[in-house]
Amino acid sequence: MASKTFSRKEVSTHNNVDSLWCIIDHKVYDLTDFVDAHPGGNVVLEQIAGTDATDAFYNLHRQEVLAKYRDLCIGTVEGETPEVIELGPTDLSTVPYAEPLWLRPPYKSPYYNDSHRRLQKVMREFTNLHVYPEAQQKEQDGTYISQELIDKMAANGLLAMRLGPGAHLHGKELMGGAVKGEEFDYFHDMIVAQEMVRSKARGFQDGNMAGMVISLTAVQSWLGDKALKAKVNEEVLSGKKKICLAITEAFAGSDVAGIRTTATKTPDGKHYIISGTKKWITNGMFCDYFVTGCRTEKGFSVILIPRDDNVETTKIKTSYSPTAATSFVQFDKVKVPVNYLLGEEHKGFAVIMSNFNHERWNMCCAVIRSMRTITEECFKWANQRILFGKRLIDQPVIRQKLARMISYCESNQAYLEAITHEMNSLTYAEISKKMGGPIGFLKSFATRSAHEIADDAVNIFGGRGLTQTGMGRYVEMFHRTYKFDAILGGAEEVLADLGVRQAMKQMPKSML
Ligand code: HEM
Repeated sequence: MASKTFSRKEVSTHNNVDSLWCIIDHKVYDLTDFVDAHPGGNVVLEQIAGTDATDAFYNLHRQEVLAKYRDLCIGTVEGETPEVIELGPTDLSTVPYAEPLWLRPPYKSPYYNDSHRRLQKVMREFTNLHVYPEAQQKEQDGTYISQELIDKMAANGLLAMRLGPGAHLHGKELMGGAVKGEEFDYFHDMIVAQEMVRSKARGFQDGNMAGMVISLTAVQSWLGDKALKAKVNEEVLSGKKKICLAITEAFAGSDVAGIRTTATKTPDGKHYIISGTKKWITNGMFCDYFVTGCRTEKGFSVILIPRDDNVETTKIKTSYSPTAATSFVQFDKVKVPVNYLLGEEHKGFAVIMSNFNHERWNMCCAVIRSMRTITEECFKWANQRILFGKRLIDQPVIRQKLARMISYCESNQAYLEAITHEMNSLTYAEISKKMGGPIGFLKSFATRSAHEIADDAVNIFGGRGLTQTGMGRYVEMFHRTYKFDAILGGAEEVLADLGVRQAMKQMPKSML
């Protein structure tokens, strides 16, 4: 920041288009050359020329605008100190309830130890410095994630961490030694997901290797050919190749049993010939491997398909940004060796069902954290927006909305932590068997809560909640995209029903 100081009297003399200064938060800005480039127009700036425009500015802009245009700042008002808190890359938010309880002093939580806290700090920094800027840019231009960011994540073990705890992490120092591979548990996994989602771009959140998160787990658990498994793992976790999950079809979404992609064995039994189509395949546009659900002679099987000339991917336009690389995939007689089969032939449901748990749980981590970001946005806005002569937060109806939003955030996070604790105590096989129902309930409850929060948030922000730039842009983004969490990985009602059906199986046979 410029170190010069000016008196308020001197600033007041720069009050016309030839020399247009103003004060924002005790800092002096020279807007003379900026007036014609100002997205809000020249007139409003001419109206505040030479004055203290702090209230007017914060009524209409995000703090990050000042960070972006910091070169316009020429000094401070003499004898005065800026009051606005500018957060550093590892800092926690100072807004009440903007961070989960375990990060808010003086509260304690039995679930987290020092390694979780170390990881949270480095993940916050990594997201702020590397993920957020790229996410915001890609969300705008719609291009795919850069190889540079993928390489950075690979070098820090971040791609591997996103698959959850397991042998693939053993012997590794993760995020520059913040956590050891052996000690990585589902709470570390949650921290990674919840910090990365702070890049506040739902399309990019999926564009950032979500396909890998939900498909490489299946390769690790179910690919029988050890050499092939090691090769695919190495290629993907080093960022050289990309992989995605290809289950849903135009013919069948959550109803996996209805899929029509076929895999027929060649007469010599050495290959499958795979034909069919897949729809809504996240990351499909840029992927080299597809973990694909197929109908085989006596049932359903999952096969890893490497991209070749018989695999065709085309873009699908969705309500989030094209950076997610959502695709329609066609397999036209693709020939794949039989050792690319995951799990047992005709028993692919076990592969898909066990894999779903981590995917759905991961989505819960993300959407629950995003709900908190939106609540933070609303708290900040309600606190600084002046209407009818008072702050929005001085209206009881707004406080009622905030109370509901905060309660949804806190209850969902507590529910998530309880389930995560159970996952930490169970084996992978036990999680597959016992946690499908509870995770289904959590996801359906979380996305219903997201629905309520999105609705209240837009009402609090008014027109800005419908605008893709400016103060309400995260609210607009969340309201436009929270449904992805309600649909992807199993629709809300299907998951709620799964939870009840699993519970029904445990009901005693006798009348009670
Ligand atoms: C350093 C000084 C300023 C900078 C760098 C700046 C920059 C911007 C930018 C980037 C936008 C686009 C929306 C956004 O991203 O938030 C904007 C919009 C706007 N600005 Fe400024 N601005 C400044 C000062 C002011 C002041 C002092 C006023 C009012 C008196 C003002 C009034 C507006 C208005 C009315 C809009 C349109 C807001 C909307 O659509 O909700 N700006 N400004």
